[in-house]
Amino acid sequence: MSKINWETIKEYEDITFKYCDGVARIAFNRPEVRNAFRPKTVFELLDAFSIAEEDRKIGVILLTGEGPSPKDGGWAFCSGGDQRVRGKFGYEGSDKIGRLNILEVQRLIRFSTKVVIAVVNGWAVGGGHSLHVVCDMTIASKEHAIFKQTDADVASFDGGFGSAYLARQVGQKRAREIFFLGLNYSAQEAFDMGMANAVVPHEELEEFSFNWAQEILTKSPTAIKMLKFAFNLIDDGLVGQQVFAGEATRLAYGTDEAEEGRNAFLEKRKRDFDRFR
Ligand SMILES: CC(C)(COP(=O)(O)OP(=O)(O)OC[C@H]1O[C@@H](n2cnc3c(N)ncnc32)[C@H](O)[C@@H]1OP(=O)(O)O)[C@@H](O)C(=O)NCCC(=O)NCCSC(=O)CCC(=O)c1ccccc1C(=O)O
Repeated sequence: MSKINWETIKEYEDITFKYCDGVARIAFNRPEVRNAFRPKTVFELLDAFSIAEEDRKIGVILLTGEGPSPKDGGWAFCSGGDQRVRGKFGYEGSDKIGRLNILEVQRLIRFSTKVVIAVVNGWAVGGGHSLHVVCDMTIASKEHAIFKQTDADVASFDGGFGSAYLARQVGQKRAREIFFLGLNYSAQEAFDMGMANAVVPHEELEEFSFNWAQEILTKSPTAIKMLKFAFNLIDDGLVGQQVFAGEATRLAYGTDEAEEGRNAFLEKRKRDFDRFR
């Protein structure tokens, strides 16, 4: 039972979204299907991540799964796309449109100015495995976390972030093994391979993750953000450069030099950058 005083930010059907002391907690809330996501789940995640991104009180986001399952007591972080609603063109909601919109969530996590930590409290499988890979860090339950990449079992393939960043984390050979064999890996094995940052007794998982978040919150938010985007840059190509450069531009806007440029335009006078040389 969590000792953290979480307060609900917004009510949803498929996820929970809570806040405490600078930390947002976003959790899949479909434990009866091991927290598989359907388009509705993903729309709710997109909304919650967007709110968390704009909320200046929030510096760290924990992504996790509610549980255990009321059916059998099983724990899950996320078991990927809900195979029951998979159609020929993606995952279908009541509108019958086929979507792969979890990829938008991956991008929100990757390009978030906040640190996003996967708190893996059970199965992290398929698209759920990809989500933990995309998060900045992963903290795993010693007893219940199991990492497994089943994409190829169900004729799906995350040929984007979920495989490329995984290979960066564990190396090419291990990443291929994880995808090609679809084996189960314990929290300790994930830690040893370099795809988990810490292995924590299940009872302490949330408090431990919250405490890491609190430590991060003591650091300079600008430094953390620029470090995140610097870590991303080399793997993200021109998009990585765009994100990093956007934040650099934002920093430059805070200088007297930038104000001179803006003010000269607004005051319809000749700009004078001489004192900045
Ligand atoms: C997760 C399991 C290994 C757990 O096994 P176990 O503990 O034995 O529990 P079960 O009895 O199997 O499951 C309990 C209950 O949950 C249902 N369930 C579990 N997972 C799903 C699911 N993904 N979809 C629907 N239902 C699920 C299960 O049927 C049981 O229901 P009952 O009614 O009680 O029988 C195991 O459950 C398992 O292997 N699950 C499937 C994992 C899987 O293959 N996931 C999909 C991978 S593909 C994917 O996620 C694509 C995602 C995506 O959108 C994407 C698109 C394009 C590019 C990349 C991606 C991306 O990967 O992100």
